[in-house]
Amino acid sequence: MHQFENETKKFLEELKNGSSNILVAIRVRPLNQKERSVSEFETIRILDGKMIVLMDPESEREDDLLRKNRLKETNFAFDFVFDQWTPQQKIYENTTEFLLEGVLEGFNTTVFCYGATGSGKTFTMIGTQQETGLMPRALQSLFNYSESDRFKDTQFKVSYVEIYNENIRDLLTSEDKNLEIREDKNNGIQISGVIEIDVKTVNEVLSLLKVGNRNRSKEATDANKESSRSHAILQIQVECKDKAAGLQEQIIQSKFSLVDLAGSERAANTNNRGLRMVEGANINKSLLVLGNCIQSLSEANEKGIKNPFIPFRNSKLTRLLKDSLGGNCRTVMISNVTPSVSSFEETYNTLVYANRAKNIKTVANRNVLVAQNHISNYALLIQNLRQENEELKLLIQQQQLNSFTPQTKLPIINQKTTPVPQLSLKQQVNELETTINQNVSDIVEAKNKLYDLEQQQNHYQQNITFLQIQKGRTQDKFDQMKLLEKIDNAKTQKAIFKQCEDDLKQQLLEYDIRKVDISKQVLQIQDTNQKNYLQGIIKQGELKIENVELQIQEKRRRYQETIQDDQVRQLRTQIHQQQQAKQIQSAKSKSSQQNGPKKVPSLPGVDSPYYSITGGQTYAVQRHQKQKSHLKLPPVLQIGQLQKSPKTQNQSLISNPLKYRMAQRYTTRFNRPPSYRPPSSSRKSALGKYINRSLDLGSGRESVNKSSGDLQNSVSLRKLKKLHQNYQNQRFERVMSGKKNQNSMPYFGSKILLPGMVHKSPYVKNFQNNYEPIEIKKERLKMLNINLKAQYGDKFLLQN
Ligand SMILES: Nc1ncnc2c1ncn2[C@@H]1O[C@H](COP(=O)(O)OP(=O)(O)OP(=O)(O)O)[C@@H](O)[C@H]1O
Repeated sequence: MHQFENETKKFLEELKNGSSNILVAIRVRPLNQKERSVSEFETIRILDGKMIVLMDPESEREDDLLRKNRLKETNFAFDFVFDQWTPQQKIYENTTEFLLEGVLEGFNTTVFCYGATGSGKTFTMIGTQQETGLMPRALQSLFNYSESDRFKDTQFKVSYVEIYNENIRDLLTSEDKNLEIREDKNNGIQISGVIEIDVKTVNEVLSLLKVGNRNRSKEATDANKESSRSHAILQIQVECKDKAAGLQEQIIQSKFSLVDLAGSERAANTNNRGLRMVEGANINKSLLVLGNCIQSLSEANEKGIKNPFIPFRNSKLTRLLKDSLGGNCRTVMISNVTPSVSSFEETYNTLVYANRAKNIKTVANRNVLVAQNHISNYALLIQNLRQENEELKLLIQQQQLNSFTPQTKLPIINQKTTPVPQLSLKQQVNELETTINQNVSDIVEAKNKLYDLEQQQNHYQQNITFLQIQKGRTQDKFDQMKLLEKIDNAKTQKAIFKQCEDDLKQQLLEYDIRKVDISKQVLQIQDTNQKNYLQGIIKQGELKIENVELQIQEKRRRYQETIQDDQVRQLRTQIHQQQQAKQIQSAKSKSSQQNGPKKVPSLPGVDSPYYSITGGQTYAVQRHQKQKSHLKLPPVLQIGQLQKSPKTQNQSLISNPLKYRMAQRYTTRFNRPPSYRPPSSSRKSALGKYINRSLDLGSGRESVNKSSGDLQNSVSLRKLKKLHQNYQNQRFERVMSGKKNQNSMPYFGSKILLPGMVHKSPYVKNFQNNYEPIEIKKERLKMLNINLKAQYGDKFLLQN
């Protein structure tokens, strides 16, 4: 715990210094009345205020292909995880308060809430009358700070806008006008035409917040009674003169943004139709782009890619948040989740996004303008002016002197031979050279990006095809709906990349036009040497572009090859599987056509029970007795054998009890049939060591101490397994091919199903051995016993 606190402190210090990743906090909201009435348990557990454990409520569903490989529990770690009972004040202190001083020191700061609809974003950002959220608390503190001597004369300008259906609307006016975004090198992202109101007191800004919230687009949906249908962005532009900076006066400018996003929602969950659905689609689209930006930024940070392509321009929201995510800004992301079972999917997605956002790094710099008009600089300024004044006076005097000399004396020829035109040619050539090179590198970059975009689209197309196949296979309506949703998402993603591709193609056209312009300008140059030089550079550029195109073609070809290879591999396995299935089918039909008892392969692991014949008496007969090396008992004489053998032979068999044993009545543990295996602790291996487990090879036994890893016999475990497998396969084939086994008796593992009996195992339901009925057999036994009695007395009587 102590270690955690230290780590957190260190992280917050780094964040304050502007060199750290985004702070990501999770807030879990309590279950509401409706959820409490249906939810059996909460899907979230929080450990140490840092770890969150998400439990899949449906991980047990075996029929669900999508969940087949999913873990029951997923763990995530974040900078802070706030539980259901965390008060607003604590959330404010841990996520926002410590950054406010930094805002007045010139650091751009953004706090935004992310999460599914109804997960508590607005509650966190705006709050209620009793429990005010981050926005009013932060504004209050900001004004309190500004009252200190250091930040006196701070000016605040407030703007409050919403992005609704991809349009930016001003919330501080009732006028319904769409605003545009402008990107400025010095001031970063700006909304042109937005109303910025100078505020002097906290009450003023709070009342503006109220006005804005009233104007905000809200509607009731199934998921939330008061669902925000737009992304709301409250921005405070701070300009302050820092008195602590000594003689040089510093003007500090910064932006403090508080963003309440609209909730991501599943059409299936909200039952939205018509306008609500269009809103939902737009909300989801911008959040999807936000997710893509987060993913790209996080990947770029992980892989150390410089100047990565981030699709900020694909939505208004991401354009506005560009600085907050990838630029000069300290950023806090609060992800809101609900622990209800019905929102499991949304909670999972939110946590995955939040987890990715942890990797994003921003570099926040102080935005300080040094004002050079302080009193200490006036002396220098005046001195410079004086010097300039003196120089000017001197110049005027000289001109007055010159005015007495005739103008014609001026060397006209000098004017003509001035190197100005030559210099301008050189400048022109230099300029053209830079433009040509710039254009070439722009084209190369665009071509590479185009290829990347094409790949992304291919990737999503493959995804779509895979999901469509899955959808075709599943019968479950719920699963189908989920798959459909995934397909839609993949299609939207693909469409976004397509849009980017089109934009880039348009830009490429512009580069081509520029190329033609440059060539024209080069042709107009009089100096042949310079012209040739520039034309050489153009040629070089064209070769470079050609080279890149060839590389891309090669990449494309290799990609196609891998796809084709994959397809061929898939086809091959499919054909192989079909052939195998056919073989099995034909073998089965062959064996079912045979007369006599149905042959069933031995089922490893199915421990067939003993079978009761009549009167509760139980028999068991052991097969392949001779081969069981470690059981030194003589083999059991089969009843079938007795019946088939002529009488004399039977007598000789029976007369040698050491060679053959008869099936015995199973009463105590001393006269159990040989199939009985003593407990492993008392069993010895061939090497005389006690063993824990043994591997039954069917023919003889090889024992391996699995738990200690010791090989008890001199055969390796792998070899034993292989032998066992081969043996099983042989048995299976023998049965399938209809070859009769030794006794023509169906067998299950090591036991034989006696005639007339039904197998009890669920694996071989309703299987009946239709051999001679037991009553007839009993009669024969009776007769046999009469004969035996006549010859040997009671000594070798057969029991039934
Ligand atoms: N931490 C919390 N404690 C108590 N109630 C909460 C909490 N979080 C959310 N709620 C309640 O849950 C409901 C939905 O919350 P809220 O409107 O903030 O969700 P939202 O994420 O903003 O949804 P949307 O995206 O649809 O606007 C509200 O009635 C709110 O009061």
